[in-house]
Amino acid sequence: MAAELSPIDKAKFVAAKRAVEFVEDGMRLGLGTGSTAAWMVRCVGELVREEGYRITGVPTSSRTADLARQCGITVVGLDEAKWLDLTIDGADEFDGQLNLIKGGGGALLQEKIVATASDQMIVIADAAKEVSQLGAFPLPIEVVPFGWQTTKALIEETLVSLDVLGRAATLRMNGDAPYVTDEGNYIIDLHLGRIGNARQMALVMNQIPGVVENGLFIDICDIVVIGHGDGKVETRDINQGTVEEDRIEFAPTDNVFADLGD
Ligand SMILES: O=C[C@H](O)[C@H](O)[C@H](O)COP(=O)(O)O
Repeated sequence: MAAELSPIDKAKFVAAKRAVEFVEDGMRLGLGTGSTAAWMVRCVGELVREEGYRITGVPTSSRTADLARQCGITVVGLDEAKWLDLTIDGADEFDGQLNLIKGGGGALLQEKIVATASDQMIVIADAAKEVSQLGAFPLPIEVVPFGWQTTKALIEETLVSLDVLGRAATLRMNGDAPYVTDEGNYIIDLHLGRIGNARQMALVMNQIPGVVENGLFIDICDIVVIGHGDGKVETRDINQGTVEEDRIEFAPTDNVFADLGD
């Protein structure tokens, strides 16, 4: 049993544990991607195995699909589920308006489609992900492989026309080869430092031929659950501000580690 977790993993776990309290029996649930979302998938798996919840999960990546099956969750595609009650996902950054940068793990395209097809999106994050202005984390732009260098040049020209401070755009690599997303695309990371007008940036990037999607999630997230390494959790609701602040004692006996083995 993986009883000893680092403070950062405890933070991710308590955020996931609290967010899963929003999950109800019978829900169609969007399952996010990343190390924080993996804790959520494990917690949902525990509800399915221990409480008999009937959950239909729509994963946002092949990695999450594998983990969800391992945890005993029924997995279907979005077109089969059609519309989702709730999506729970991680983020690379969130700001005071609960706008996000996502895609550090390369899953932004499916994540945005799934979150947008949900009645509600809850983001789970450790406290270090909170920023006053988005952009310190490189902004991922998913592009089709065809003509990617031309697309990259167009992106760079667009950044100049927007008068954005930092302008470095780099192709994400996987060793010596370009990183390839689940949809067979490449990712160009924009090292901007800060994004003055995230809404404008999101709209403008998606106008460039060759760009499939960008990692800015504007007006999509409803609630952020923030976990801390000491077990404190805060719930921020876009309509109500901070609605809850308390502590979850990390319980190593919780039966959430099905996929981790002993
Ligand atoms: O593509 C990956 C996703 O957007 C992740 O949710 C995001 O990168 C956060 O991942 P983590 O929870 O591992 O920090």
